Amino acid sequence: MDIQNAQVKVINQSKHDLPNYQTIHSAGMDLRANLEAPVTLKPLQRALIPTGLYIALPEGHEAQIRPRSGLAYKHGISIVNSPGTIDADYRGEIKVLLVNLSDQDFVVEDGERIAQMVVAKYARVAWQEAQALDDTERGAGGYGSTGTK
Ligand SMILES: O=c1ccn([C@H]2C[C@H](O)[C@@H](COP(=O)(O)OP(=O)(O)OP(=O)(O)O)O2)c(=O)[nH]1
Ligand SMILES: [Mg+2]
Repeated sequence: MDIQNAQVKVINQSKHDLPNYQTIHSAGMDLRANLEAPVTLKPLQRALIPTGLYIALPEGHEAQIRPRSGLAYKHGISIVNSPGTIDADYRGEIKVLLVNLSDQDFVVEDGERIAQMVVAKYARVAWQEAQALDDTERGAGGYGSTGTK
């Protein structure tokens, strides 16, 4: 299936190359920390890590800032507001709100790949207020209503 590349303007004020896709069908591009000095995250500490990147997404697109599973598995590093949302009209620096969920200090180094960015299309809603909603098989069932096996 054809995957179309969205053209995205970017200003790179970081010391590092632009993010890229690591494999041909990667959904996300890894973002690198752009730091003057390493940042130490103590257990349960969080920090807003700059990337030095500024983007202008096309209308109808958002960028999601998601954790990297390797950092999560090996070091308990996640993102507090995961997935972070970069709006199409945001012109500030992309930053990543890392949190250390392990019981050991973690040092974020300059240039380290700390998160991944997935660009996605989204829909916006125009409300149609109603008195009733159409019936479905699920109805109001949720929170495990279909069982576990
Ligand atoms: O991980 C993130 C999340 C957001 N942003 C930037 C881009 C986004 O467009 C803007 C606002 O984000 P959001 O709407 O999630 O934050 P808010 O707390 O609602 O702030 P605002 O009132 O500015 O919308 O902050 C980041 O750089 N990194
Ligand atoms: Mg907001």
